[in-house]
Amino acid sequence: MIDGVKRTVRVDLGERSYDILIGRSILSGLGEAFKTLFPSSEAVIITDSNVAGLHLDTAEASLREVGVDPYVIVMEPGEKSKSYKGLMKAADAVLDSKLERGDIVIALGGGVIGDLAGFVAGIVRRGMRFIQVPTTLLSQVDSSVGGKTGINTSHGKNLIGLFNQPHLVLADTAVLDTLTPRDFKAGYAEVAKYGLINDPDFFEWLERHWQGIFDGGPEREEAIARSCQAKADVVAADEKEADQRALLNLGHTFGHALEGMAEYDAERIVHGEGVAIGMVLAHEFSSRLGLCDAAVTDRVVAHLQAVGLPTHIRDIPGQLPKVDLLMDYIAQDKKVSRGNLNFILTRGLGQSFVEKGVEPAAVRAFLEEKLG
Ligand SMILES: NC(=O)c1ccc[n+]([C@@H]2O[C@H](COP(=O)([O-])OP(=O)(O)OC[C@H]3O[C@@H](n4cnc5c(N)ncnc54)[C@H](O)[C@@H]3O)[C@@H](O)[C@H]2O)c1
Ligand SMILES: O=C(O)C(=O)C[C@@H](O)[C@H](O)[C@H](O)COP(=O)(O)O
Ligand SMILES: [Zn+2]
Repeated sequence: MIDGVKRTVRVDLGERSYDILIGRSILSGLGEAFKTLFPSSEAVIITDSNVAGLHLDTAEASLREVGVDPYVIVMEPGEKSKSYKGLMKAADAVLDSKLERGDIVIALGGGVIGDLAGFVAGIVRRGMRFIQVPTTLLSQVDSSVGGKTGINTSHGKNLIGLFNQPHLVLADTAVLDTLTPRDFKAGYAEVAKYGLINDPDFFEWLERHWQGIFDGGPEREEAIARSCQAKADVVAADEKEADQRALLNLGHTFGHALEGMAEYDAERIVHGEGVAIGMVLAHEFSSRLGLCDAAVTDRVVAHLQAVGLPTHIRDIPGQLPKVDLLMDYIAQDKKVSRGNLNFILTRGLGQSFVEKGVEPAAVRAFLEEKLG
């Protein structure tokens, strides 16, 4: 459809199917893609101030070339925008724009903007269509795909939201060159996650090729496309997390609790870092239950540390969290069923599975041992 697209991954969801377009410098093709899909619609772009300073001009210019003059909403960067307050600001601004239900919301940014804008699109005028234009590694390999949208509350991550699929994902891998090293690494945790879920060959490939991904070589597109394909397969099979989609939550029960206890303060932890530490904890917990060889955890830790990710709760700056507080967040996990946890555990490298009915007491004992 547009110049420079190297890979297309289809998310197969019947009438809600859509394409993920991946390629270097394809942001300038946004207008063409937009006009093809929505020939007579207007657009509102939701972005954050960091992304606006770097990539908004390209997106706007591309839309103007096809005769679309987008209304632009700029949010504060960071997790604090994924909140009731951020939702009010963004939703009111969409209404201020006077755009109609048939018009299109464009999420231009990382996972925070994608989750927020996707939610706003789902509820304003009872539902507008939206496009994801992910600009972080994390959002290109994970958050822009699959339709989970929403905001955080003081009770925990993503507790208010909707499943709402986008109509297109346009992932320009060149925009990742402007990410801070920390944000790039955080996104890489979700890439490694796909290997650890069910693809040991991919994990091994990452151990050999991660530097090329960071350097922007052809490995970057390959890793993004493989990650998107892995997620698309899971989502197509279980869109609303009735069962196996929960695998995509590997490391997140612990990771979300760590983000919550830090009150989403990016000085202490960002989502991908929570996932990295959480995946290590999930492996250690699996070993403690006699399911997984400790050597597997050592290999996971070695790789995450090689790329510069934190792997231990003690790596989070500030005071060590209290187990009670972590358990309060864990109790709010959306996978909880009748008070017990559905936990993603593993039997080995890339052998994760959904364990139903894990007793919170077992998790508490494990965390007390870790933090004691
Ligand atoms: N919906 C899902 O399936 C899903 C999946 C994974 C994560 N998430 C959510 O995604 C969020 C994390 O996403 P994230 O890591 O992208 O965080 P983010 O959106 O906060 O982006 C990280 C930082 O990078 C900046 N940034 C974005 N693009 C940039 C670019 N090209 N150049 C320079 N700076 C840029 C942002 O302004 C921000 O400061 C969390 O809220 C998490 O819960 C959702
Ligand atoms: O898409 C999914 O499903 C995931 O679990 C992907 C995760 O990486 C992502 O962080 C997601 O937002 C977590 O979902 P939640 O249901 O635990 O809030
Ligand atoms: Zn995640």
